[in-house]
Amino acid sequence: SKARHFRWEVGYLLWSPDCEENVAIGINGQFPGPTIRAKAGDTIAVELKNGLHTEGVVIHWHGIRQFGTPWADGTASISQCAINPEETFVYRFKVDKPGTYFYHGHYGMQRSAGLYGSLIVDAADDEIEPFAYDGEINLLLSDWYHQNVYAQMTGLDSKPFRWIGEPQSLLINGRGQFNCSLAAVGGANACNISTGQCAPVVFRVLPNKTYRVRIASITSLASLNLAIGNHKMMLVEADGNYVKPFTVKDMDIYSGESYSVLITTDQNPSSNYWISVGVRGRLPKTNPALAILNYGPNSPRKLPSSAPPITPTWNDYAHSKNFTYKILSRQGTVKPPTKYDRQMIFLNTQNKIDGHIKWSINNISLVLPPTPFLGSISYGLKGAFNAQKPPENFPRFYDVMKPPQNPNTTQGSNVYQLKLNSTVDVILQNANALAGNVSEIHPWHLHGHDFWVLGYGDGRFTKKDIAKFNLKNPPLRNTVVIFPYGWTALRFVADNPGVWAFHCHIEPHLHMGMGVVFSEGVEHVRNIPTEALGCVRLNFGPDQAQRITKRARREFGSLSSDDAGFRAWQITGSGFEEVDLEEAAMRSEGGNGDGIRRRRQRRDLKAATTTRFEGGDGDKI
Ligand SMILES: O=C1O[C@H]([C@@H](O)CO)C(O)=C1O
Repeated sequence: SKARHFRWEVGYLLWSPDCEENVAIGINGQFPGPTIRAKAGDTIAVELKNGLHTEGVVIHWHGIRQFGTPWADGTASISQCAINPEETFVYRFKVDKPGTYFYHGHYGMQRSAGLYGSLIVDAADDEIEPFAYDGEINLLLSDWYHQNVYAQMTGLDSKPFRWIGEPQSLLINGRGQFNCSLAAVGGANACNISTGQCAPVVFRVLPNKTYRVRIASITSLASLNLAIGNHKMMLVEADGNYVKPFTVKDMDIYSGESYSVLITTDQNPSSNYWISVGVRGRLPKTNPALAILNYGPNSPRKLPSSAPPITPTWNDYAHSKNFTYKILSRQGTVKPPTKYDRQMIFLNTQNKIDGHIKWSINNISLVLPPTPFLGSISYGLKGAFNAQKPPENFPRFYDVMKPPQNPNTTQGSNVYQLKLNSTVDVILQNANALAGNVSEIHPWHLHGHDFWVLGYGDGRFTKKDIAKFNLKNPPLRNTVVIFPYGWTALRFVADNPGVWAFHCHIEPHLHMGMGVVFSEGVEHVRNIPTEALGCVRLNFGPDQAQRITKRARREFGSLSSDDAGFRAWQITGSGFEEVDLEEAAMRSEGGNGDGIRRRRQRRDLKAATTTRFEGGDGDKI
């Protein structure tokens, strides 16, 4: 295994993903960001510089479980503080499992602004994949809005609520064509490709070969369906786990999911073929995205002889369920424990706070605290988030088939604390939204784990459904969908010390509070890099610190040197978080004999006041 090192700078770009110029967030001047390709067992180190002028940034490595490195999960306010402009943070983590992954921003709605890219992990040299192929095609699917994400967030927060609406374009590998069709040649709806940034994507293949097509969806909102003209697809991988192979003509992909399919180029070799991606689950107002499967030696410009495949009707949920229910694990996949230690039922509702529209889980709409959970839980910092235990069920009288009788909800940053190594079942229960006869699709994504999908059902989940759980070959995934008015049951083992987000992967829904936070075994997390603990950055050396301490003594009188030191931080104007951390550490010292850990923490804190570090080099990992 290798260490793979990357130097990235995140920045704003003027870019034309769908032939219309807008501002996008890119990496090293590129949109989408560079593809990371590694082998299972490798260590990835991304030295990430924030080149956004006035806002923080983080990057989440979607599908990577971050065993032993929970601070590298890249979730603002959960695993770390957002990286300040001009600062650098090093994400160093191991990719332990081959599969199709991706990375994306996880702060505000930066993902929707274009901060994303592919992360592909090949099997290790001594690993054999359970299928063979001659070549690879990589499809990173996304949707694109012309309105910038600041306007989108403002609308979502406003009263009256302003919904972001449907995307203007769908993108394949960051390229689409707004309001036109590549398939319409010369006619009224033909595309006028103004820049290479929106040029059609062409995949060159040779006849009579097998290709692995990797497909990942990073959409802000859209649920997608993909089909390749004349070609059947054999599903072999989902979210970095092998599945029991089956063949389809078209497939759904929800935001946060990834798949691999095998195709054989056994069609008429004198033609090229369309790859078509359309919207499902919401009344589509967006043209399908098209790419060309170019059979060599045909010209890539030769238009396919048959029309692009047509996306199934948006609300044909029977078709979607038929596909989703077929996804089962491949033989040899690790099986779930047969019993759960704890079962939680999460009711998903759309509701209101003071007239603002929110999404809630058991009537709590998630708001993230300023101090990241990983640091505040690790240091026993009181008051950093809502300490109350969040609810694990919802009232019997709640009718999931109707709009909420009382739409008022509450806000919170409560944490579900899980016993380390316990088996946790979560039943995601969908319900009717605020408007009558509306229930929407929500793809839920779990950080830090894969989970087994034990079953799905329509209507309200009941105890009787437990008996029907699939314990034989449930698929292992990190993202799973709940269908309108339905429920989805999943099981995971809380075996990864850290603090992990679990949320709807629809970007505006997460912004509106649709998520929860799990913590497990945080007391076992060692060596959290200081810059991930609190939101303070020190960039002065020990002698400078001493000078400031002296000044503090003058101004605050006779303080102990410790106190003076911490007041000194206040003088520099950047120390408030750390003041709280230190106080919390002192308070928790108490007399209960559990002092060693706290002394270590205090030592770490002290080290942070005196040693020089500028935004952190991550070497402490
Ligand atoms: O969160 C959402 O808000 C709108 C609608 O429900 C209210 O305008 C919509 O379609 C969502 O998915």
